[in-house]
Amino acid sequence: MEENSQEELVEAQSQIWRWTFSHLISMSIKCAIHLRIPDAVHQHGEPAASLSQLISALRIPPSKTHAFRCMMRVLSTRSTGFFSVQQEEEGEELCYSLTPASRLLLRHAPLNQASLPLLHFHPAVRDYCSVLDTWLLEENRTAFEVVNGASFWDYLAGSSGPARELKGLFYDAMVSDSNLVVNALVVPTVGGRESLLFRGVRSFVDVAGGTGIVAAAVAGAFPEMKCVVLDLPHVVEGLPAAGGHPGNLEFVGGDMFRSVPSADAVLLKSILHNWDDESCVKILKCCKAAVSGDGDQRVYNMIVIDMVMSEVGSDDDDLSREIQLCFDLMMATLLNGKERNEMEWKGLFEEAGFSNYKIVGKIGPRSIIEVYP
Ligand SMILES: C[S@@+](CC[C@H](N)C(=O)[O-])C[C@H]1O[C@@H](n2cnc3c(N)ncnc32)[C@H](O)[C@@H]1O
Ligand SMILES: COc1cc(-c2oc3cc(O)cc(O)c3c(=O)c2O)cc(OC)c1OC
Repeated sequence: MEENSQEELVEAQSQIWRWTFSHLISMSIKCAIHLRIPDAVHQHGEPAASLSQLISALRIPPSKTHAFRCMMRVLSTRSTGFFSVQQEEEGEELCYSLTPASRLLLRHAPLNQASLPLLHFHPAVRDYCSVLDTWLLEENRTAFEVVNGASFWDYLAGSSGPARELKGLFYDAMVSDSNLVVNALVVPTVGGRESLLFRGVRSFVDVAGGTGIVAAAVAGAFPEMKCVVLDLPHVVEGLPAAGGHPGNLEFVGGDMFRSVPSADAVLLKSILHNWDDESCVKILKCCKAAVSGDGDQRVYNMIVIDMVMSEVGSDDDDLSREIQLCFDLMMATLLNGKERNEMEWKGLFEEAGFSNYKIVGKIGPRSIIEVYP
């Protein structure tokens, strides 16, 4: 066995500690969201909120002030980065201010991103992580099914209190993500909105488009375009009547494994990573039938927004790759889905009968892929 130096051994021990305690960091984020610590920092933080201001605003009892201070410190390191910490003079109180990450957790932030962490702290999602060892040794079921007795999608369709709560958090998380992505898809220009992806497109279907955030933005930007959101009946039920949607947007309840309404362009955003290869090919074949036109000379296409896994040693930074790997593990354990590298995407498109594809852009760790019938 290879002998390690004392220094290497100590470093290895620290590495084990770091990842053992990482759940305490996640749980501190949950606590910060629930207690609205970012809002308290925001309200008292001109330019920064002192620890005692926060303690009094949040009504932390005296017996917990040390623990609160520890938590604020953990959330303010260079690697967690939820708050930045300053000390005017030595011996003076520490003061905290918001960072871009905690600004996204402010209650009324237009692009609030609190719902994804809250979704993953919900017992039905949180608990599946603790059975990975037994789950890995058995066939077929997802870890989510082992703990909750139903697939993720069937569970979300349920009517129990926890299922309704999880459904709310899941679709809120999808809305918060879509609100961020919309800005990258439909670019504001002087006097209007524009998008190369939608140039010449007369009709558009967002396949499994959830509550319609992306389709509503596209419909609003292009009033002449007929836009449709296809999703499961229980998801789109009541949405058209909810109001506030552009008149050129329609919601259709259906099953993307059976058929997709015909259109010039269809979008699959954060869909294919939920499914195994066989299921993806079925969905893609329905999308191909939808964008195959009627033999005219128009340009039809499908847009896929999902991760293209970077290869080891690629230019992608470590954080991007780590996020991709975590999503891959999450998809494998929660849904039997996966993130894919470029060769895997190419294989799927070919098997579904598409003629070509092009990766046309990136949004954080995800890519925008145009796929041609
Ligand atoms: C990860 S979410 C993505 C939603 C949306 N595209 C977005 O990015 O916000 C996956 C979506 O697939 C929908 N879905 C699952 N099974 C479906 C099916 N058989 N037919 C249509 N939609 C389905 C879910 O209801 C959910 O809205
Ligand atoms: C909210 O921001 C993102 C969400 C997802 C995302 O998250 C999920 C969480 C689940 O518990 C189950 C799921 O099926 C999913 C998704 O399918 C899914 O796409 C993904 C994102 O980027 C890849 C998000 O943006 C950061």
